Amino acid sequence: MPLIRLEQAGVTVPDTGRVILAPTSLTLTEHRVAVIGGNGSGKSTFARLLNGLVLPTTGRVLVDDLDVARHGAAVRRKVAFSFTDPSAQLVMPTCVEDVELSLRRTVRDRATRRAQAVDVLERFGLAGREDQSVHTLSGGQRQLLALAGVLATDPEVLVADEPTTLLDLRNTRSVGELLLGLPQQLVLVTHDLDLAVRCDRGIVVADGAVAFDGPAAAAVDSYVASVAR
Ligand SMILES: Nc1ncnc2c1ncn2[C@@H]1O[C@H](COP(=O)(O)OP(=O)(O)OP(=O)(O)O)[C@@H](O)[C@H]1O
Repeated sequence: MPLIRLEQAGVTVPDTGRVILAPTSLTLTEHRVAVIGGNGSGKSTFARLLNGLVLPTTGRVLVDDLDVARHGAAVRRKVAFSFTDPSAQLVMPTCVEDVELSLRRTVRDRATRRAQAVDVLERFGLAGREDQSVHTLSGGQRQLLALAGVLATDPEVLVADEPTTLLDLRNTRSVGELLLGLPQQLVLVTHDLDLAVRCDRGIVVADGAVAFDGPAAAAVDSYVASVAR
């Protein structure tokens, strides 16, 4: 598991100077880290810092001592990111082609790539859907396919930004179980407090700053209490 470290990493909007995330220092050593907080609090910005999708305007983010601002590609091979809306990630016409696209750099041989993609689909509950159009998948199946594509290359960390927000109860449960059961480190941005509480650590973001950082159950309590005030 790589070591993700924020050293006074913060984000301000260059033109206006508005603070989106105040300078933050922390190290992510736990297997599953939940990031919770209200709408617009800065959770996605925090999550995107972790693999260089957003660069800090102050301080540094390091992954195994690689500065994400200078080694973005190497960092993204270790730290994968999944978006709330799987449409942001699904670009090929069929399920198997979409997973093959993820594997194109790591598996050069076409037949091997196809076989691996078929295996990955099976692991993510999409067996038999190899040639189905991604446009005809249900919302839950689309989210599973997006996660399959992201995890196909076996990254060391998955940062998942609200992966269950668009899903119904059944799919929320199946995607949630899949994510919590991953061997990889998981950084889970979520409004689903039942999922958050099952993580090893909880970070509450409020008004562009870390408001609480500790055991997940205590983080959830702190967030719920802050809403009740
Ligand atoms: N590039 C940017 N320029 C200006 N404002 C931005 C930029 N990126 C984010 N923001 C603002 O910063 C705040 C935090 O955004 P962010 O997406 O991190 O919140 P969030 O906690 O993930 O919210 P949600 O739960 O609604 O997804 C929001 O008010 C957003 O509009």
